[in-house]
Amino acid sequence: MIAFPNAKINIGLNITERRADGYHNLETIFYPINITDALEIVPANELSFEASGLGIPGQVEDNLCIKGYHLLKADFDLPPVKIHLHKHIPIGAGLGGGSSDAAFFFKLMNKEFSLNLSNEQMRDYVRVLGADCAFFIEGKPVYAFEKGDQFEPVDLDLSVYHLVLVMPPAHVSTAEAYRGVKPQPSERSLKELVSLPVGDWKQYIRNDFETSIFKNHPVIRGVKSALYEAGALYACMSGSGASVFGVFKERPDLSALEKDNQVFYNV
Ligand SMILES: C[C@@](CO)(OP(=O)(O)O)[C@H](O)COP(=O)(O)OP(=O)(O)OC[C@H]1O[C@@H](n2ccc(N)nc2=O)[C@H](O)[C@@H]1O
Ligand SMILES: Nc1ncnc2c1ncn2[C@@H]1O[C@H](COP(=O)(O)OP(=O)(O)O)[C@@H](O)[C@H]1O
Repeated sequence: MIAFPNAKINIGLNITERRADGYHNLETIFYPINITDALEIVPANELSFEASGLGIPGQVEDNLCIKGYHLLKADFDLPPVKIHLHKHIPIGAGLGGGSSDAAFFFKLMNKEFSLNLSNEQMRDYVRVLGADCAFFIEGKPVYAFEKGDQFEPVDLDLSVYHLVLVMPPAHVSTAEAYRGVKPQPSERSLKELVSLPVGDWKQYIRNDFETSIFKNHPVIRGVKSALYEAGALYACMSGSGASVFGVFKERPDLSALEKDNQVFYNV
C-alpha cells in the first residue's frame, strides 16, 4: 500500500511563551502544500526500512516511520513490514516532511491492518513523535496553538493564488531556531489576522524565527526579499526555516533564483 505524505507551510508563527516543560507555546497557521514524498508499506517476514531520493540524516532507527512502527507495535499484534520511503520534500526546511511521513505511516498501517483507529487516536499516537505530526493526519488548514499540536480549523483557501516555495542552500535545526527567540505574547491573534485580505498580510503577519535566523543565515533573508521584488503579495519563512514561500497572483519569473536555490512552482 502506498501514500504520498505532503508538506506544510506556516503562515505566520508567533512564539508566545516558554513552557515549564522546556517547550514553547506558539500560534501559527498550518497550510498543506503539494510537495510530497512517497511512502510504501508491504507486509514482510521482517521489519525493514529503505529510502531513496534525498539523503535523510540520522540512523534508520531514528526515522519517524520506524519509531512509529514500534509505538504502534506496543499496542497491537502487528506483523513486520517492509517500508520504502522516497524522499522528495526538502529536509530541515520547516516543511514538516518527517512529521508528515510519520502521520501517513500511521494512516497506511491503520488501513493495511484494519486497526480501526480514529483520526483522534492517530493524532494522539503521533503527537509523541513531534509537535507538528498530528496536523498531517487530516492535513486541512488549521490554526495551531499551545505546543503547535492543538488545532482549530480555519477557513483558508489559497488555490486562486500561485504559491511558490524556495529552498535555499542553508540548514536550520528546529532547536537552533527556538534558542534564538525571545517569546512574547501576540497583540492580535493569527486566527483573526489570517482572515484579512492576503495583500494586508505583509503588514501584520510575521514569523518570529526570522529575526535571529536571518542574522545567522543571510541567504534566507535574500530569498524573501527576492520574492517581494518579484511581486509577491506575501512572503515568509516557513516554520523554523530554511524554506521561504511566496504568494503571487500569477506565476512569477524567478529564473535568477533558480541558479542557487531549489524553486517549486504552484505548490
Ligand atoms: C517550528 C515548527 C513550527 O511549525 O515546525 P518546523 O519548522 O520544525 O517544521 C514546530 O514547532 C516544530 O515542531 P517539530 O519539528 O515537530 O518539533 P519537535 O520535534 O517536537 O521538537 C524539536 C525541538 O524544538 C523545540 N520546540 C518544539 C516545539 C515547541 N512548541 N517548542 C519547542 O521549544 C524543542 O527544543 C524540541 O526539542
Ligand atoms: N522520515 C523522515 N524524513 C526526514 N527527516 C526525518 C525523517 N525521520 C526522521 N527525520 C529527522 O528529522 C530531521 C528534520 O526533518 P524534517 O521534518 O524534514 O525537517 P523540518 O522539521 O525542518 O520540517 C532530519 O534531520 C532527520 O534527522
